[in-house]
Amino acid sequence: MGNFPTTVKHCLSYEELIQDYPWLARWLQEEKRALTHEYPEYVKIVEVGPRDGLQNEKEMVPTGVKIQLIDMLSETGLPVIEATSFVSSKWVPQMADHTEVLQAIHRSSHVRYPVLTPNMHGFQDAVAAGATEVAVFGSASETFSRKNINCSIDESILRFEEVIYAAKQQQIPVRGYVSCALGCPYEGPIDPTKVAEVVKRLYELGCYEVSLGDTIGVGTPGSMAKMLHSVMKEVPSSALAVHCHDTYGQALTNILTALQMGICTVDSSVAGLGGCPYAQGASGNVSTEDVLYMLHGMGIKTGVDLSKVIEAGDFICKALNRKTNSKVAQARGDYSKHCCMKKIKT
Ligand SMILES: CC(C)(COP(=O)([O-])OP(=O)([O-])OC[C@H]1O[C@@H](n2cnc3c(N)ncnc32)[C@H](O)[C@@H]1OP(=O)([O-])[O-])[C@@H](O)C(=O)NCCC(=O)NCCSC(=O)C[C@@](C)(O)CC(=O)[O-]
Repeated sequence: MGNFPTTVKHCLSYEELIQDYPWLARWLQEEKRALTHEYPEYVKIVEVGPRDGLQNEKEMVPTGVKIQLIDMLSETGLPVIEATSFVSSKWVPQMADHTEVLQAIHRSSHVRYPVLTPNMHGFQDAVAAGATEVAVFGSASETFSRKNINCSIDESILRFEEVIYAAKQQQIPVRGYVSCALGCPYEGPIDPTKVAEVVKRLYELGCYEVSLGDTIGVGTPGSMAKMLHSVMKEVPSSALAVHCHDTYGQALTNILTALQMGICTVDSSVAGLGGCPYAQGASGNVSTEDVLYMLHGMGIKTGVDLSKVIEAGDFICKALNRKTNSKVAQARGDYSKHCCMKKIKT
């Protein structure tokens, strides 16, 4: 309560303060959680590998490989798998097969399959292809907004308003993203109040959840905490997610910080695939395998089978002729090789 003048603190009872400042109760709850390091019992994992993970691949990934990857991930217990994006194929050629992918996957009744839709054009195509959940994606950086979706932040909000309105009419849930929440490849550090402002606008328009993107993976626990403090004054933690790229190796520790502050939804990508085509130098997302290993080790439930995610990671890495970025998958691979060697020796 350091920001309250002593006279105010002495004049008002706790109950009166809570009544006059409803956000204060939430803030105090979150502060208490952060100080006592209470972690959530359950964390929802949003798997973004098939979209964020693959969108930056230079060589076209065969549509059948994308479909098989999603089908394998659907068997792991993941509650949400972002399947593809309905963006311009001139901008992101890798996602041009969005309709084929969405129509061919075997949808599990336990899994939701959101797709990215930057505007009405994308939304209409997505609905025609059978999308039942969509995501709009904005930015806290003006320059990144222009580079990524070719419009200013204000213009993007107008486009999203249209999409969200149309989605509401058809009872289609809309997720939101705010990129550059911890830094921009063009503008550098971004003021947390700017992030909070864009998140609030998306939430008020009707996004049920807003994911905070550390697009270029420059955040640290310090900047994550500062940004979340600012955002959580405007939007409840239950409606927020974190989306961390691991460029500087800070993703897991940033996620831990977010969990301590009450965030219960984490985006991640199988095998740590990924990168944004309009954020040079951004490496992959934090790997789903590493997030699961950390959460399960802390006794936090996810409902996801780590071994099956490792299998899906192995499949996509073989298809891309690439080594996994997941430390856990690498360690498991080394461990089983080591065991095989021992078996051969004995
Ligand atoms: C938003 C646009 C389309 C604007 O692109 P634009 O060129 O400004 O669009 P326009 O409205 O001027 O239209 C130009 C042409 O594109 C067509 N068009 C218009 N809309 C669509 C559409 N939806 N799908 C297919 N085609 C479309 C439209 O019909 C027209 O076709 P033409 O008449 O020339 O033949 C473009 O900038 C774009 O597609 N950008 C997407 C960029 C992208 O996908 N970036 C990666 C995802 S964001 C990300 O990775 C970050 C995130 C989410 O993971 C979180 C984080 O890490 O921070």
